[in-house]
Amino acid sequence: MSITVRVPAKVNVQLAVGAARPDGFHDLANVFLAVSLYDEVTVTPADELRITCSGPDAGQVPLDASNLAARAAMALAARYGITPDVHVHIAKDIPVAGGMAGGSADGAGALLACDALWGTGASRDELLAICAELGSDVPFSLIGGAALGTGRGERLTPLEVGGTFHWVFAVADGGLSTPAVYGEFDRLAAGADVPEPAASPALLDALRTGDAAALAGALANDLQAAALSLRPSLADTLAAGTAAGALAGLVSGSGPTTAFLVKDEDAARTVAEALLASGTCRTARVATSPAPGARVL
Ligand SMILES: C[C@](O)(CO)[C@H](O)COP(=O)(O)OP(=O)(O)OC[C@H]1O[C@@H](n2ccc(N)nc2=O)[C@H](O)[C@@H]1O
Ligand SMILES: Nc1ncnc2c1ncn2[C@@H]1O[C@H](COP(=O)(O)OP(=O)(O)OP(=O)(O)O)[C@@H](O)[C@H]1O
Repeated sequence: MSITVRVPAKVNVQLAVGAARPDGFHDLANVFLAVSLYDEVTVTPADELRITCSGPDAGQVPLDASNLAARAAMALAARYGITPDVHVHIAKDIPVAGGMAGGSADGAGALLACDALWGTGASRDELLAICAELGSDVPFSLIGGAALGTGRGERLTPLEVGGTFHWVFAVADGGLSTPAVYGEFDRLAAGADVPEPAASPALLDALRTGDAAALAGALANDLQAAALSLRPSLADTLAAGTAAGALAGLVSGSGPTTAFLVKDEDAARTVAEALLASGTCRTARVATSPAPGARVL
């Protein structure tokens, strides 16, 4: 018997970053929006824990115990006194190390799939607590939709979304390390007063009313300058997307994927083609939001 869970990628429509905390993390006001690019995680009973991965970027995914899907299976098993003897297969469609929470998606997916396979009966809150131990982005991958993340991003308040937003994602060659981008944020902020992170009322309003033009005006990512500092060529990608008619563009999370909000499906096709033709990205993906969270298929 196998269980398959489908899990979405995310874009951060607002990422407000506070000063570094004593534990090395940063307090955030992190407005997550799930988008319709998905990984599928399938678990099957096996002799021992084993991870496999398929998809164009599979070669970049670690298949050892550092894989977030492996860590999720081990964490749930430890909690319920089970041996995590499962084969976890990841069908990967979310860009790797792209700032779209691909690894987090697989962690949340494996957790939900193992929970169903083993019939642990864990509550939603228990699953969310395990997610938060696995990584700051993992709880959101479980719930999907839209949410405000506070603390290091793991404390979630679901948000209402009043319409469908259309996106184009420009996937860069090679990834960016999340700790390196936060480190660069600290370096750039050194000596300056970093304000307490807070969600923008205008942005929350734009989400609630489904107003793409208003959302475009409110998009903000405090990690963008750090990502651009580490990868200056992203400025060319951002310029190419906006020149092609996107309402707005920004770096997705810690990057290097860039996200372009567009008016509708037609605009998405036009902007995706222009981004590809510009030669400033490896590939361009079209998606919509909000997307549902991790779901057993
Ligand atoms: C950039 C985002 O993707 C935006 O949603 C997240 O903040 C990153 O979340 P994540 O990849 O799940 O990150 P984690 O695995 O929890 O942490 C990885 C590293 O990122 C940095 N980190 C992460 C979250 C946070 N609030 N402050 C941080 O400084 C820390 O250096 C940490 O060691
Ligand atoms: N299941 C997984 N899929 C992809 N990468 C994984 C996975 N598990 C662990 N990793 C490791 O995590 C690193 C970051 O990959 P991931 O795709 O999660 O990045 P990301 O999308 O930038 O994450 P985030 O947006 O949460 O910061 C990879 O370089 C890889 O070494």
